This record gives sequence, structure tokens and C-alpha cells, in this order.
Amino acid sequence: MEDINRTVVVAVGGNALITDKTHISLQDQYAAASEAMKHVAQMVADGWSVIVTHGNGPQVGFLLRRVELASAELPPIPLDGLGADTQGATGYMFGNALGHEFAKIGVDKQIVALVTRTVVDAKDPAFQKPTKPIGSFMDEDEAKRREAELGWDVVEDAGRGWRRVVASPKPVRIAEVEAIRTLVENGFTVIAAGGGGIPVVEDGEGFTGIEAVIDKDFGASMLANQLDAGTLLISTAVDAVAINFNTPDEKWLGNVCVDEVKEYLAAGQFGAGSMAPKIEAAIAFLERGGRRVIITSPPLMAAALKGEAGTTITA
Ligand SMILES: Nc1ncnc2c1ncn2[C@@H]1O[C@H](COP(=O)(O)OP(=O)(O)O)[C@@H](O)[C@H]1O
Ligand SMILES: NC(=O)OP(=O)(O)O
Repeated sequence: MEDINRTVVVAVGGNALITDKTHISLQDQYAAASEAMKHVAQMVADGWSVIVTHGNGPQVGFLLRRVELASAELPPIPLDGLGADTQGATGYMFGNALGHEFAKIGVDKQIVALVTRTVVDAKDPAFQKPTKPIGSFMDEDEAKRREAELGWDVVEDAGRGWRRVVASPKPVRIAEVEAIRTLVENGFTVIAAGGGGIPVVEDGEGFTGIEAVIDKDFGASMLANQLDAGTLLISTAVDAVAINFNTPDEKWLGNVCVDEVKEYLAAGQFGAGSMAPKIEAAIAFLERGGRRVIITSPPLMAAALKGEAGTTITA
């Protein structure tokens, strides 16, 4: 991996903003973002060219709920518009947090958060089967009540409680990739494709929003390919990926090749709706020509880039 280029797309997990159900205020989210950005700042100080993406699952669900609760007084906003709102607000928050961390360690770089659209296929079967959890967690009774009374689609989310789900098509391409590339090449630290990007369809005459929430790991995976980034780094709450996760036979994976990971995926080793989609996004990046995927927690990101921590998956 000595010859791998020093461009890295970092997908910051939802845990970086909402650490638990009782810490959802903007102040809590800012504190959590600062902790993640401290480690991103160190990567930049180490000479990595970093593009940051982030999730928006909780935030876009909160906003949709606000819109619905205000519906007697104010007009509705479609999900793509809410995706844009959360991308802007969260990108702004990450930008401020990263700027403070840069100042603490003397990094002199300008940060820019871009409103970024992700092209999807209107015929993607995902539009027929909502799978992307958004918003707050509920107990089963509350979820079933909202399903019956409000027409929500709900699922049990990876053992953590029940959540509303919406359609989550796969990214076809990130529309603003050349703007991102230009900014990166000119020394900016770019925050882009937040929440997977705002979902749009293309009709030959431009883009039109479509109601969905794109998985941020798939968005980051596509962005990393389009930028020819050497590394896709997926940061989440665990230090590494395991097989037999949470069992007495748990084994943490260090360096693994994509074929081995595909076998573990087929064997059901990765949590549905949690680790499995990250692994699928990693495989997609590597199969489209990407070189290396790292999955680790924010404090270990800098060490993992040097091959000293986390799980590294290579083609
Ligand atoms: N095989 C596995 N190895 C490691 N973590 C796993 C595994 N299967 C499920 N997980 C869980 O997946 C979580 C990451 O998914 P998730 O919480 O959805 O990510 P995000 O950080 O994007 O919100 C980990 O924190 C862990 O609890
Ligand atoms: N859009 C998205 O995948 O967000 P979360 O990671 O917060 O679920």
C-alpha cells in the first residue's frame, strides 16, 4: 500500500453526531462533531487530503416530523428538500467544528461545505421497498401505532429500537464531483455528499429532486471512486469489523481481501442495517477500482491510515 495516493474520503458515522437517545440537542451534536473532527484535523496535519461526508438519518427524520407537526399552518417540504436542509446545516456544523480543531493544531486551510446532489435511477427497485431508517427510535407499540395512524413504514433497526424507514436508492454518480476535485486540488478541505447527497434524477435537461434518503456510506463510496481517492475510510462506533461479533468466538479483522469479506457477508457475519451496508459499500468501491477501505472508530483513524489499527479491506 506504499504507492496508494493520499486522498481519502471519510464517511463519518451517525454516532459522530448523536451518541445516544438522550443527547440529540444541537449543542450535543456539535460536541460530538468536534470529537470526530479532532481526528480528521490530525489526518490533515499528517498530510492527507481529506474529503468529509457525514450521515443525516436522525436529522432528516427530525425535520420531516417537524414539517408534519406544522402541517396545519405551513406547506409540506419533500424529502429531497429536507435532505438539502440537513446537508447544509450539518455541513455548516462540521465546518465550524473542523475549523476550531484546525486552529488548535495550527492547520491553515479553508474549509468548504458543498450542497451536493447525487443522481439516482428513478427505476431503482429501492423506491418500492423503504429500508433507510430515519429520525428517532421508538418502542414497538409506538412504531405500530404510527404505522396504522400515519401510514409510516417502520422497522426494527439493528437491535436498537424501531424507526421509520424511507426509500434509499443507490447512487449512480455525484453531480458536483468536478467542483469537489477542483477545490481539493487547490488545498481546500471539502465537506460534501452529506447524507449520501441530495437525491435527484436526470432527464437530459437537468436535475429534479426525488423523495428518498441515500445511504451515506454508498454515497461516500461512489464519491471516492469518482475522485480516484486511494482510500475510503468509514468511521463508526467500533474500532474494527469482527466475525462472530458479540459472541465468545468474536475475532477482529485486521487486513482482509475483498473476496474473504464477500464470503463473510454471504454467511451473515455483518449486522443487517448496521455493518452489512458498510461492507457492501466497501465492496462496491473496491470492485469499481478502489484500492483500500478502512473501517474503524474516529480515535483510530490516523493510526488506521498508517496500517496500525482498524480493519483494512483491499482488492
Ligand atoms: N460484524 C460486525 N463487526 C463490527 N460491528 C458490527 C458487526 N455487525 C454489526 N455491527 C454493528 O454495526 C455498527 C455500525 O453500524 P451503524 O451503527 O449503523 O453505523 P453508523 O456509525 O453509520 O451509524 C457497529 O457499531 C456495531 O455495533
Ligand atoms: N444518510 C445516511 O446514511 O445517514 P445516517 O448514516 O445518519 O443513517
